[in-house]
Amino acid sequence: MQQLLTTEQMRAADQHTIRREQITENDLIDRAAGAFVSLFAVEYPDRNLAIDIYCGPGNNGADGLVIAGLLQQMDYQRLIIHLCDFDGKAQPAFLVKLEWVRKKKLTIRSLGVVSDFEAFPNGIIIEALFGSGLNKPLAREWAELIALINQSGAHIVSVDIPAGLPSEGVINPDWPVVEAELVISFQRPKINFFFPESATAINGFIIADIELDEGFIQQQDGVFHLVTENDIKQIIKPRKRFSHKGTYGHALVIAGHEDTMGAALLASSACLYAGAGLTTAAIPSSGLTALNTALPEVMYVPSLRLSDKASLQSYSAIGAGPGLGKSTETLNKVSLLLDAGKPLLLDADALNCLAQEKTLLEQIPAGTILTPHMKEFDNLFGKHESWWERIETARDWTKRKQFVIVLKNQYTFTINEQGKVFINPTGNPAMAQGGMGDVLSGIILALLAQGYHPAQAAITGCYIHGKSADKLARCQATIRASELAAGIPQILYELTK
Ligand SMILES: NC(=O)C1=CN([C@@H]2O[C@H](COP(=O)(O)OP(=O)(O)OC[C@H]3O[C@@H](n4cnc5c(N)ncnc54)[C@H](O)[C@@H]3O)[C@@H](O)[C@H]2O)[C@H](O)CC1
Repeated sequence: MQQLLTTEQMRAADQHTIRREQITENDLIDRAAGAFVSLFAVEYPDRNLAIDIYCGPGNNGADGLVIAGLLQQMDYQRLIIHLCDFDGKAQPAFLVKLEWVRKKKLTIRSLGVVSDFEAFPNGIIIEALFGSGLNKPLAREWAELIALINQSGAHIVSVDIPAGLPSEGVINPDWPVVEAELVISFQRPKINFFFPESATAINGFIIADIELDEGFIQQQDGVFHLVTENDIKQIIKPRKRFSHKGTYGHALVIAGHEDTMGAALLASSACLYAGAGLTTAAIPSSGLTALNTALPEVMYVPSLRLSDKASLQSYSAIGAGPGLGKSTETLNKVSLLLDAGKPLLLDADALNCLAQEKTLLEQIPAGTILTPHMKEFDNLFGKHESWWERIETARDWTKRKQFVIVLKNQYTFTINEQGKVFINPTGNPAMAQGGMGDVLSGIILALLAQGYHPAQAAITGCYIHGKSADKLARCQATIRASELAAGIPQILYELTK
């Protein structure tokens, strides 16, 4: 997993690198600017582009000054530096770099008042006003400058982080923030890049390696981790040579209602494709023909037969919720499952029923996986004004009750029993269609049935789900949930070969 760092941890990584390599802060700024321009030149190769570089008073502004000097060395012809310091707070590193850049034949303007703002509409603005050092909401002049930058029509490229966006913590949508087409960020994406409220500020980001000590970074006791393909390859076990259906567990899918049978079929099919040795579906009998036709490999059990703990004992793992309906019957079934003593996944209507009977939340056994989307989460655990607060609540619950929450979103967050947050990097907007959640439940259930640890099943399931969609999105604009499910075996093959 890639550790994501808070601003404080990133500063510690800077200091550690400075000590270890016996360099100065100014050297690190040069290195950061060099890494920035290497990526910038790939994205914007035209040397005749008009480039306005807006520099603030801190190290982010110092980066901007060195970036300007380096772009000049790379033959970018039309560069203008704008110095912005409404509060007279220029920092030492900024002053050192200003002295350096003044020796070059570059146009440098001081932006005394916001009305002096200028930029070429089709040019580029490199925004280096504030980076990770932002420590309070921006005052009026800064807000006005940011509004002008946003309205300029230029392509905005932010250095490290768009000015106004905090690196971590609550993002207030009312705060002024630069709306960057691209952010070139140093060493690691900032934690808030993965929160939906950053969508206004960030259209896309890439990471510039500034060679901070990776060993030190990975040793930090962080909460947020970005999942990588390598992590998943280490979790997934290839199928064994001498194995049979009994080796890979028996999954029970409790899902579907008269008019939402598709949810049950999607969850069951994903469970099959993700490799459960046996899959049984407990669905209303009206769905039996559809089940036998669409998924002949899946067995059927009448829901009524699952009436006590003993009736659940032959299953390795149980998943409940997709399309079940919010009835008393569902609530009773969920109560029974909480006491079944089996690896358990609760989704959709199983969660909606828990939300109606909140006392049951306390009875959720350790190791259970809950897979809510934002609305289901808030129904369960209370309304939240921001995603940051939502994650805090999820961490409190998982630590206290030892369950796992998969909070579904563009970047799905899996929160484990220790309150650690694992951010899934796969997936794309082509997936924004009904049925995707049912498929995700089916994949995670299959992994649970095969004996994976709950948090690992959740993290791996999310990765496979998004990866299958990413593969389809290479040549199609929208994806059906059933197509995504059918693509799972190939993803599993690629991840285990
Ligand atoms: N390891 C790395 O990531 C490296 C990052 N670098 C760059 O350094 C900045 C962070 O620099 P820092 O000086 O700490 O902060 P800023 O430049 O963002 O701003 C500090 C400056 O601004 C004042 N300030 C803060 N908030 C406000 C506010 N709301 N209104 C007005 N003024 C404010 C504060 O008092 C300071 O004076 C990081 O983002 C990277 O770009 C290094 O170059 C290399 C290593």
